[in-house]
Amino acid sequence: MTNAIDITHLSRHHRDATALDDVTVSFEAGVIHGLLGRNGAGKTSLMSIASGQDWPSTGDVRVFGLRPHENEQVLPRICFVREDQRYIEDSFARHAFKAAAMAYPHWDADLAERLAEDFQVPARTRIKKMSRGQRSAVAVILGIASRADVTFFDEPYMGLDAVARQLFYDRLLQDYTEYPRTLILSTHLIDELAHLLENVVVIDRGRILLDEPVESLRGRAVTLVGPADAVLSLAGSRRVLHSESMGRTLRATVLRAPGQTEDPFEEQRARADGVEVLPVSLQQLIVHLTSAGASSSSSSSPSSPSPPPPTGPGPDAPAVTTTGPSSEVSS
Ligand SMILES: Nc1ncnc2c1ncn2[C@@H]1O[C@H](COP(=O)(O)OP(=O)(O)OP(=O)(O)O)[C@@H](O)[C@H]1O
Repeated sequence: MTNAIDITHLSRHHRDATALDDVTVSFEAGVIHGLLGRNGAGKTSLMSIASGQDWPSTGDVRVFGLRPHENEQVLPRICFVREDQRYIEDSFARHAFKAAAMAYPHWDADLAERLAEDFQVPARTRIKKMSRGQRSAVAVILGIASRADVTFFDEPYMGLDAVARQLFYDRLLQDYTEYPRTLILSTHLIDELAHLLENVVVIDRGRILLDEPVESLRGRAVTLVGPADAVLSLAGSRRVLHSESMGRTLRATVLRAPGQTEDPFEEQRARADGVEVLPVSLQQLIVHLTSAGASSSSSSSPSSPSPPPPTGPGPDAPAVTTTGPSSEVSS
């Protein structure tokens, strides 16, 4: 396993905020990573520093073993596109593409042209006069056609409509399959992107909350729905990330600790106890994990997720929501 990026004890302090707080994380080369987290979590700060566009307050960043800042050996291998991408004043898309051709050694001009047609980027409109979606299209084309060894997409696709976003996901995956490289994407539309991601790094208030292959993470989480006692018994020693009770029914999203073995008879036991075992989408999981992080004191263990008492309110009673523990970092 080769890492494209190694970040060690990285902090970034501003006068009024700590954007990154002692972050140590690596991004494996040749993998599509999702960098996920709530607003203000530190995603842009991390990408800006790893791409050499901002300086850390303390700590170290290496891209292919080299410090990226003002480093001509490594900067041409890094592309960082963001929603508020800056362009040369009064430029057209073709000027942005020409500049990219000079900056990125693997730039594919034909691909950029084809993508511009696919995304219907207007050739005769200055970028600053384009609609938000058209500007987003220019940014994602730069990100794909640069074919940089490490490409950061800091939500440039947020301006795209649903059809154009789908086109972006398809074209990116197609090109990545042909030209494997390291992609790091941040997004709040997690379920839309989930099928692309191989690894997720979750950042919360400047700290790494989780770093794990998507498949492993998905395999650790389930939602159990059924009679409260049976759900709690089935949850066993797993962490309850989130639970809601509706009358006597408890719905609990639970997470096995990394390395904790799966119960091969869970489905059978659940069926016998009248409990449904449902998959958890990546988005639900990240929402539960990061909203758990937001509630400082409410920590639920499987034995205390506020289930209704056996003589609890009727089926029309409002849902009770509890949130689980605050951090989950796996190796
Ligand atoms: N130049 C700056 N000056 C002061 N504070 C900053 C600066 N840049 C970032 N911050 C603060 O650092 C924290 C992390 O910001 P960052 O932009 O990295 O978050 P993010 O995860 O990208 O958020 P979003 O999803 O909303 O884009 C925020 O509290 C932000 O206000």
